[in-house]
Amino acid sequence: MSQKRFVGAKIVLIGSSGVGKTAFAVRYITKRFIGDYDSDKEMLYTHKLPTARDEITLEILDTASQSSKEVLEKHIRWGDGFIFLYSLIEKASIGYLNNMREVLEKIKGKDCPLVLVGNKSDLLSAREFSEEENNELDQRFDGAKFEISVADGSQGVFEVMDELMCQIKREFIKSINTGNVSTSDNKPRSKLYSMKKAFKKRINRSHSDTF
Ligand SMILES: Nc1nc2c(ncn2[C@@H]2O[C@H](COP(=O)(O)OP(=O)(O)OP(=O)(O)O)[C@@H](O)[C@H]2O)c(=O)[nH]1
Repeated sequence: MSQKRFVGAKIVLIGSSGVGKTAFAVRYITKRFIGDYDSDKEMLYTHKLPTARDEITLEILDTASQSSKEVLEKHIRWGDGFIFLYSLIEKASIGYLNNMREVLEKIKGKDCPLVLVGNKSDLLSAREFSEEENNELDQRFDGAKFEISVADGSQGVFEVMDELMCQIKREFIKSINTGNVSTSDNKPRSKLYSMKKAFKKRINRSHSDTF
């Protein structure tokens, strides 16, 4: 029997310009907050995460909000899990995510690993969301939701990533049970597995030839 192992995940950061996507990725990987980054540039980061047995590889895609719909859809198809980032001090940034949520659901379905993150909580005095609006947001995004400050420290960023990784692993286990593995399962199949598969195909073909 071929052994299926969780070897990594592809994570996509989505949000409008200036919400802190690059700051989030850089904080997670380096534990640092640098402050100013090249604006609206798409970047792919690779990060090795040690586990009890060995390590897993995370690929983190920092998308550019100016990308075309086709490019963003391609990124969504590529990803295993998604971080939807908005700024707590910019209402318009949640509107962008409402649109992206629809696209995500259309492509990946309702149960896709997703965490909603409100960033820049250190600027609370400039907060744009009322309590009522926050409740509305809770109802619209009924999954995991965090409010963090990437600038203030690494803790929030790690909590978000832990939550997302749990969801991705849950999906991976589900897909193993249903025989539909896709989550970065790039391990080569065993020879025996390939032979079994080819053999099965042959039987099916000769079976359909008969009728
Ligand atoms: N005060 C504060 N500023 C932050 C925080 N996170 C990011 N910023 C700042 O917000 C600005 C935009 O951050 P980026 O990480 O470049 O945002 P982005 O979403 O990657 O933006 P684009 O590349 O234009 O898509 C930068 O000046 C960051 O220093 C935060 O938690 N608090």
